[in-house]
Amino acid sequence: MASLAFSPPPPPRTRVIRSASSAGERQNLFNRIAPVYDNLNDLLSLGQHRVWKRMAVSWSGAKKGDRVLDLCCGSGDIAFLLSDRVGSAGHVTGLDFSADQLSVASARQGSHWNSCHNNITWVEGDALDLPFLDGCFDAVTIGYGLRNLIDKRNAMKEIFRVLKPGKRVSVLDFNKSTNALTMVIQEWMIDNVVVPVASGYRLRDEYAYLKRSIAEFLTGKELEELAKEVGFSKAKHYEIGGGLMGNLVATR
Ligand SMILES: C/C(=C\Cc1cc(O)c2ccccc2c1O)CCC[C@H](C)CCC[C@H](C)CCCC(C)C
Ligand SMILES: C[S@@+](CC[C@H](N)C(=O)[O-])C[C@H]1O[C@@H](n2cnc3c(N)ncnc32)[C@H](O)[C@@H]1O
Repeated sequence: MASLAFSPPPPPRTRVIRSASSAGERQNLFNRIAPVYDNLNDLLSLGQHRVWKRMAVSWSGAKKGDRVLDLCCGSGDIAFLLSDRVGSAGHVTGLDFSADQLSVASARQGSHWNSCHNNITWVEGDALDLPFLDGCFDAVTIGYGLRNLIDKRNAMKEIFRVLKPGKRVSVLDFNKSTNALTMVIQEWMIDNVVVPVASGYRLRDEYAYLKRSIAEFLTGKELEELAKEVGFSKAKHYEIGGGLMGNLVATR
């Protein structure tokens, strides 16, 4: 007589794909890449990211004595540029939700010897729920941050809330181009340069996420529309870095 014993089928073979689709997964991703983030940015952009960050700071309109906010500050590049710009009479707040990125920023602050980088405070917090009063900043910057936020509209509303009337936000990020050639070049660089280089650091999935995040991002026109919808009086998006990058400048 045939045995009635039932053996369940083996579980399907699964591959863990770190999709980074939730805020917690993204937080883990940025913690993982923190030790190599600065070096990889220099290597992958051939140092150009420093030029784009200077442009973003210049567009923010920050000046001596201002109180300014660098959102999604990561390891602090933009906050350090703002610090030089606002001087010792001003103050910079750098906010990020990755403790490991903030540790790198804080260590770099300690190692800067020739300027007033002691006018920076690092805050571990969520860009979607800012721990600041209404209208308390003279300028806000956010570099390579907005694209990584789950709720971009809410982020723009929060930025609008904490800015003083008449002041600006400068949003630097990858450009989601509508130009077919630029799109091809951007995707080619990520597939054939960025991801292979990052794979050498065992960060393949972390950098492969970049391509998807750009596809899910907003075009320059859409960013301008979003800024106007949440209340900004003026909004203009500039393509930079040969169209690979973009910078939205919006005035409250
Ligand atoms: C600035 C760069 C990356 C920032 C960055 C942003 C993110 O959201 C991430 C998310 C997850 C992991 C990592 C990151 C992350 O590193 C580097 C950008 C490199 C560009 C892809 C390529 C730059 C091309 C050229 C060498 C520049 C040529 C410019 C010329 C003026 C045409
Ligand atoms: C690509 S890095 C950019 C870092 C830095 N601004 C720069 O330009 O080099 C994106 C940063 O956004 C931070 N971030 C992402 N989502 C966030 C959120 N909801 N709140 C605060 N920080 C966030 C990440 O931890 C990460 O440090």
